[in-house]
Amino acid sequence: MAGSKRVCPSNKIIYYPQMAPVVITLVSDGTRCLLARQSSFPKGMYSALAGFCDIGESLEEAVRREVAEEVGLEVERLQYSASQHWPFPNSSLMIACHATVKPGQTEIQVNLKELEAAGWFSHDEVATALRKKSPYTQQQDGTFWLPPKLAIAHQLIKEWVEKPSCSTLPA
Ligand SMILES: NC(=O)c1ccc[n+]([C@@H]2O[C@H](COP(=O)([O-])OP(=O)(O)OC[C@H]3O[C@@H](n4cnc5c(N)ncnc54)[C@H](O)[C@@H]3O)[C@@H](O)[C@H]2O)c1
Repeated sequence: MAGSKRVCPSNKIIYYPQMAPVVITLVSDGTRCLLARQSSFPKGMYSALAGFCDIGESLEEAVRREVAEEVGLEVERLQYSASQHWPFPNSSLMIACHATVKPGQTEIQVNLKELEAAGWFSHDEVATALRKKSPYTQQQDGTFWLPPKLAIAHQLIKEWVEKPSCSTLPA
């Protein structure tokens, strides 16, 4: 709803809804993509890397910092994909990007303070996982699966599978 606000009846101060920008990045090494999981995720679910933007940062800086902090990789190129408002629990504006790393610079150092695990997944592995039915309706047996369709993470991963250009971004 455009122009949302609440006015305090006693002192007339206007309160506008708050929103925090979050970058969500799917990193590719040219043939594979990098997916990670936090210990709080449902069993077996892997997703793209996400993190809140810091004050004073551009989106590009936030992407490079988050990727470096979470998996120790240096982003070479990045490209905006799409955005989504994600209301719970923090009222986030999710800004989704594709990113690439330099060929040969693919060794992951998982930051265990932020992630439980991270790894490179092949095109076939990811395409197969996208075709699976939502595990929310099935028993979670711990096999690899992806966020549901409504999440921008799913759309970002699907775009990578469908568009080879997402793995080799222009300079
Ligand atoms: N729609 C999607 O596809 C999708 C995918 C991944 C994450 N998300 C959402 O994006 C958000 C961020 O993801 P994450 O994995 O970094 O989350 P997270 O919940 O793991 O947050 C990490 C930490 O960031 C810090 N932080 C910094 N600024 C904050 C702020 N403004 N509000 C709250 N915490 C803040 C907190 O210390 C928090 O513990 C979460 O709300 C998550 O639900 C949405």
